[in-house]
Amino acid sequence: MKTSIATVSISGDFQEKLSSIAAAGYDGLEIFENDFLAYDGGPKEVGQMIRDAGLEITLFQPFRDFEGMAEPHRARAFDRAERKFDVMQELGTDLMLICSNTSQAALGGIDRAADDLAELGERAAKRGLRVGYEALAWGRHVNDHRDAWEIVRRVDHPSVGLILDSFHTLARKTDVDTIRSIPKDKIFIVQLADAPLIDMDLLYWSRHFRTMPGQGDLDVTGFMRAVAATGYDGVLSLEIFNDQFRGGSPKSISIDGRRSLLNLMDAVARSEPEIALTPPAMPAPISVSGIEFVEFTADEREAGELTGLFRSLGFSRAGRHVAKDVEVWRQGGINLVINTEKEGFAHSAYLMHGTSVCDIGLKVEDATATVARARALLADLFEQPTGPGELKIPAIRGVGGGVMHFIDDKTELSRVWEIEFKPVADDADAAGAGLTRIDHLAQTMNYEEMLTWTLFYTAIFDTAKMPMVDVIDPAGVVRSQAIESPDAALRLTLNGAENKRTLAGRFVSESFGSSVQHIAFQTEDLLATAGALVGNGFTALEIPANYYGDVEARFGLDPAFVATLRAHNILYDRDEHGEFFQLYSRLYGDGFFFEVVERRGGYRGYGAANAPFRTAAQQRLVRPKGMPRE
Ligand SMILES: O=C(O)c1ccc(O)c(O)c1
Ligand SMILES: [Mg+2]
Repeated sequence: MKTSIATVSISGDFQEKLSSIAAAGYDGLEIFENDFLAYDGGPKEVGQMIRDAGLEITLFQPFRDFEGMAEPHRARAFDRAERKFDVMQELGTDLMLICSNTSQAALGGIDRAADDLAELGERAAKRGLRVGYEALAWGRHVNDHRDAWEIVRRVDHPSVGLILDSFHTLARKTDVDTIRSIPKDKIFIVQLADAPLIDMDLLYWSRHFRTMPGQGDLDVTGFMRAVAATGYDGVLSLEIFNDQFRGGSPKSISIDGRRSLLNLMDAVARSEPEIALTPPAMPAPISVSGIEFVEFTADEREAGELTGLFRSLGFSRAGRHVAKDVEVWRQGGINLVINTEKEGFAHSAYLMHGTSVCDIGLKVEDATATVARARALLADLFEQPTGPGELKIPAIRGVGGGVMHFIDDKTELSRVWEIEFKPVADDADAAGAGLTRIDHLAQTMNYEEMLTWTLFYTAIFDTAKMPMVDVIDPAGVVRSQAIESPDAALRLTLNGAENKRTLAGRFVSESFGSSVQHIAFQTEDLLATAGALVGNGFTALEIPANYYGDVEARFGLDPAFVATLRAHNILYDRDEHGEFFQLYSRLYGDGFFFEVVERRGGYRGYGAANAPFRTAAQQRLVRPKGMPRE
């Protein structure tokens, strides 16, 4: 399986694009002509640079407004093409993309277009070159791959083929199964892109909002299954026009792209087994059965504050590590680990980010297989020397530099708490507050990094994205993307901050990087839990009276019931499945907090309707009344 990416997909100058594409392990790149024109090196030099980087030039593109022109435009178009053929020969590449004509001057007619392409094919063949014809979704006369294919079929020339681009086909909702009957040898290259579903002009959507496959909402897998069913075994090339990527990190966007192709082809090979393309073998998407632990790094003083907060939430100290300054605090099925070691990964995370979550432990069926899939999808392995009495727990690096460990029931990993920790007697029989499990982890990052995280989680684990929601913070918008496993055993919310003044943005900037900003615990009875928390000295985030007036009116709730919610600062929501109750802690450190939720009757969401009021209440804590904004 050969992978490629268009230079337009990556930020930076030509050299930066080239080195990040090579480092991410692609076989080749498409030269997007403007990237070449903007570079101050001749075509021979550029061709050599690309080959020296170990890459091939899979395509030279785009050549515009070619077919269906009346004279004198027609002759001009051929002259232009010959000039580009010269450049291609110097670059050392043989395939040019002709995108369907968008000019008002273009004349329609399948045979007219076929005649033009036949003549171009003849001219290309004389130089050992080939041309591929692509239907742009907004082409003047040709805007559907079926018409482009009909033209190429009529041309019937070995140097003229079809170029398929998932965006153009899927954006117009063209039936992808029409691809299955195209002879594979007539498909010269396949371009892949996804996009979020937004109702807008096709050209604008395509030029600004494309994403890597799997990061958007289009059925790129269905498209690619149809392509694979033809027996196509040529190059798969990403062509991503995206405003964010143009300003993003060349390295991480390049890796995201390769990860998306590997993940896409893994899914295609599983659902369409009779294919000629052979993606690397890897275990199937990993199903997660729960969050086994969340680990905090802290120094001793802050650890004391943090465990005070744990205690007020009804947690008790359940064990101390046999060899390290590490404790586990437990309630129900929740394990919170606190690490105050003076060396190792947790300590470097502390030096970098301060008190923060540095490690997440997931319960999976097979920890070794989990790491194997993650590695196949370009995640970095995490290893550090194991001390006496410690298990070697399989682990990887997450996107933000944090670590993820994997625990399974297959090996003695399932006994990690017994093996690595000695029980602590001091408060083993504390009553607790009814917290049963982790409902979700909320990770906060800069908005530009969000798609990287989304792809990371959805590619490795058997999870799906929920619709994105905007959370209005008094200082800006925070975009929130939930990712869930099919049975909701794993729920993550990714929160992308667009500026530094939002609660989320300040957290990212003050903790020097993205991390878990809040942990939501579940209880079966939030009113009972709230009562127990008060007894433990827990202080809930204060919610204004105005909110309760609205909730009462909006849902038609009983005033006495609303008064009880208000007395405990409990927020309320409802969906078609059931009801949702939420309570928040005050802020800790750089803006970290806890949430306690009760899902009644199968409520599916996260209380998005309440998020602006919760955020405003939290902002009041950090920005006392009358204080000017920074
Ligand atoms: O937006 C464009 O013009 C454009 C150009 C070349 C392509 O391959 C494409 O898919 C879009
Ligand atoms: Mg294209």
